Amino acid sequence: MSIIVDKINYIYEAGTSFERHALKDVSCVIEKGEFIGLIGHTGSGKSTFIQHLNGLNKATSGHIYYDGQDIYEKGYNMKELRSKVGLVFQYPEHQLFESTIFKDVCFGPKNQGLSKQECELRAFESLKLVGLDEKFYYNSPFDLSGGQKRRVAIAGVLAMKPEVLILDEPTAGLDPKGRDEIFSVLENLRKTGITIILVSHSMEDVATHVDRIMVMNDGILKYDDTPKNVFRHHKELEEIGLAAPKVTYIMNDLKNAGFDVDTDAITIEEAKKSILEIL
Ligand SMILES: Nc1ncnc2c1ncn2[C@@H]1O[C@H](COP(=O)(O)OP(=O)(O)OP(=O)(O)O)[C@@H](O)[C@H]1O
Repeated sequence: MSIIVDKINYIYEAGTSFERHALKDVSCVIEKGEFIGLIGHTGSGKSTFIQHLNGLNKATSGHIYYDGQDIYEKGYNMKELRSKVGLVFQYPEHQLFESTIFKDVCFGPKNQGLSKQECELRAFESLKLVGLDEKFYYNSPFDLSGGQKRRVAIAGVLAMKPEVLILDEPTAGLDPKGRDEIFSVLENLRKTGITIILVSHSMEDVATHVDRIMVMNDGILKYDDTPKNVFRHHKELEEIGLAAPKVTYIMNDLKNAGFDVDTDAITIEEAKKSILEIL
């Protein structure tokens, strides 16, 4: 699996007084198994960008290649692309509607025309992947906690066996327990080799999990690098209303105060190790 995004632009309401240039010459390459955090403040273009990756939006100009094939070429199978690139929308629990959790997770594969047996097998596999206890499978999804509902919604997308899983703000509105549940699911999923793109407002949330951070600002892909390399730009990030993890600031303050600490530390563990080394 690979996705090549080549200089895409997207303009909402082109030619009207509401025209909005939401993506500006965005280019990147996404490879199998990557765990990417897509960060930016409200209105920076994150949702618009991810909706291009599974063909929900068509770029005004530029190209996207999935496994080397131009998805805008005449005759390209968009339906298949949508099953390969699974999208978990914001507040996905609003789309749970079946009477039981199990039926809800079966809905996607059923829609793909798979046999009842295959749908049920996939539902079991994906509910297992998101770590939901079997005792809940035949309960109503509405009896679950916020974190559990989100996990069911993620299982619903996983049941379609996507190669890429995109999650738009999957922890929004959850309490810390629910947030930890989601990150532990994502950590388990990454071991399966699936490519994960996590959209978030919060550097703190993604910093310790992802391998790569893409920062969007006003429709431009401003940074696309490892978390450490991105956080080296913490001053520029602040200028666009974002912040590096708190640890980055603490380590920089210590450095400025004359201590020889690792200013690239982005987890509490790395910071502790670096501080202990100088004591
Ligand atoms: N349907 C639409 N019609 C017109 N403009 C839109 C539409 N959807 C988004 N926009 C505009 O395009 C820009 C990018 O929006 P987008 O939703 O992609 O940003 P975002 O980073 O996902 O924001 P959020 O974090 O709030 O979801 C914004 O200026 C937004 O107002």
